[in-house]
Amino acid sequence: MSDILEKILATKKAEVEAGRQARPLAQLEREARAAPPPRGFERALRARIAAGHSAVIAEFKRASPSRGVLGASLDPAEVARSYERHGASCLSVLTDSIYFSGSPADLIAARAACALPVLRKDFVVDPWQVHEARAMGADCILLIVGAVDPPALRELERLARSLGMDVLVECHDGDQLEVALGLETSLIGVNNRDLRTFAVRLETTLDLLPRIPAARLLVTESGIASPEHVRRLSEAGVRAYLVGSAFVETGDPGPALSRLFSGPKGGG
Ligand SMILES: O=P(O)(O)OC[C@@H](O)[C@@H](O)c1c[nH]c2ccccc12
Repeated sequence: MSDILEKILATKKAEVEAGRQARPLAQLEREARAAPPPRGFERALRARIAAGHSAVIAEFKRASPSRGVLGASLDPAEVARSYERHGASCLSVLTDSIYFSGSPADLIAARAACALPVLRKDFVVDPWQVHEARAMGADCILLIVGAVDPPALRELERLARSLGMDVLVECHDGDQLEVALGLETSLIGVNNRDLRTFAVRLETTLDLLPRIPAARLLVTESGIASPEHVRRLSEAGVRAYLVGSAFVETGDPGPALSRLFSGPKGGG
């Protein structure tokens, strides 16, 4: 297969093998023990929603394979503080370097600059990366159903939770949603972007929403770019949003967050 997800996963597996040589598991475990304790990621989202607002996971993203360069020179600490001031509940930081121009250093800098819980946004395919996530201070990891088989997903989830992190499990269609619901985590991400074609459809979220039990929290991901998008999703009952491009491409991400979520159910 030659789609972009397959390509990213092949690169990622090679990267993990190299990482394992440079930083063996025992070393990562020591680093993880010395890392700052996890901040409750799900707790922050639920608290904001309980207060009657939408909860926004604001993403630090320099570039992407689908959109090219979005904000190469952005400073992660400044952006993190600005997102926090403008009402974000949590941060998401891309740590993949080859396809997204991100890095663990971006996550570390962003997290140190604010009090928000931080999602490590990467393609996690191996337990080594879960330890690595905690070692860099991550409070939550992303697991992508389309990237790993269900037994491996369960193993990665258990490990993340044993290290005190939350898990956002990402799906893109009904079959993947069934797999996601088979995990323990209540954070169900629905990616509106097809990682194989880059096509974005907000209907992905609207179609899957009725199939998500009330105890789970749907996080709509990708392609949310206008107050009209937020209004449509909010009217359908969506309360949690993961947004990157629409914020960073303005060059001033925090105020862009305020503008996107300024309605009655706004993030602030
Ligand atoms: O920049 P957008 O369209 O607002 O999307 C943010 C986020 O959903 C997107 O970055 C994303 C969702 N799932 C991913 C998996 C890997 C890398 C990136 C992603």
